[in-house]
Amino acid sequence: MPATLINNNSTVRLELPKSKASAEVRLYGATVTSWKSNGGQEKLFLSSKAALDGSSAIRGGIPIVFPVFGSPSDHKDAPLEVSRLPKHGFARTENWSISNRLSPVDEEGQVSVTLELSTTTRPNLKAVWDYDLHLEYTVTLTPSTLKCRLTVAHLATSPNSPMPFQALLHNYLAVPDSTKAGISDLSGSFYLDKNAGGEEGEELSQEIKLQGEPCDRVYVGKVKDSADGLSDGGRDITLKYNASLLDDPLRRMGKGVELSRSKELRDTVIWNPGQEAGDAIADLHEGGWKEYVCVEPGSVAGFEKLESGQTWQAEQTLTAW
Ligand SMILES: O=P(O)(O)OC[C@H]1O[C@@H](O)[C@H](O)[C@@H](O)[C@@H]1O
Repeated sequence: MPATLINNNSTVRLELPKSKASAEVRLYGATVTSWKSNGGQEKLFLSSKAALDGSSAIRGGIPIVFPVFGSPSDHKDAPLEVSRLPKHGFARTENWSISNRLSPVDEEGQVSVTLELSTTTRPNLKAVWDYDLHLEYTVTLTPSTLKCRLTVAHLATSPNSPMPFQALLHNYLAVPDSTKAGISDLSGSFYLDKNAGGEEGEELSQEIKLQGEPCDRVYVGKVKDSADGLSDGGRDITLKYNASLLDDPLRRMGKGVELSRSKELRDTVIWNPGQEAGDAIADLHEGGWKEYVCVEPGSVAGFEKLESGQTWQAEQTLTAW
């Protein structure tokens, strides 16, 4: 059976035995904690100190950030109700349920699982977020891709409308050495530098190289290449490993990962804490900061507003190469 429950029923494992591709999705936070592509290479970073017992958000994999990105106080334009939310919202720290029957590989050679989370049955969530909300998250595995689709349904019964929200897929992409990885192509995009108090900048380089420096930037999905100087972003992004590392047999990870997304995920956060801040993160193992780059597509510049009775859907596809 290519979709099974493991780890005491806390995790759904998707498997394509012929291609050795697999993925693991924890019900806690609907966090994907492992994705092995064609040939069995692990493409996601997971800290060896990550809490996997449901006591805090998982340090690694793909946590879901919803309904607020960062701390509510980060946003000058945040609606009042957002102020009651924890950092990065509640989706990553709630137990989700499986909403479909676990199924075999379909005719297209892919296998998937859908998880769901509703505020209507959770008084703890309604206390901080007084909207009738139903989230669905579908993770689909093919031999060389992982697709993640988030659906936000603001139910017609909701006591308040519209519902403001932000959403982001917090990909911790594994790299042989973050100081030598390159991220392309965000050139022409404007960014807000969180490490410089939100200072604005424009990306001039075709390939961003972190080179060991801390990076915490929100690339706003507006680029300067349209007739009026601005247009929607959401371009495909490639994370390339450094070619000189590829021959190391212990680090045979492929050449990189390509990320494409639906237009709803128009912004991109690039985050790596660097050594000093990395070593200060309690649930990150020593030197862990060098093993990943977070490339996070989302809608985090401003707030979406969803009327009751309406649905919002966004998707990313990660492709291994
Ligand atoms: O430690 P957390 O809550 O998982 O957040 C990790 C990082 O997540 C990134 O998305 C933010 O831009 C960073 O500012 C933040 O430090």
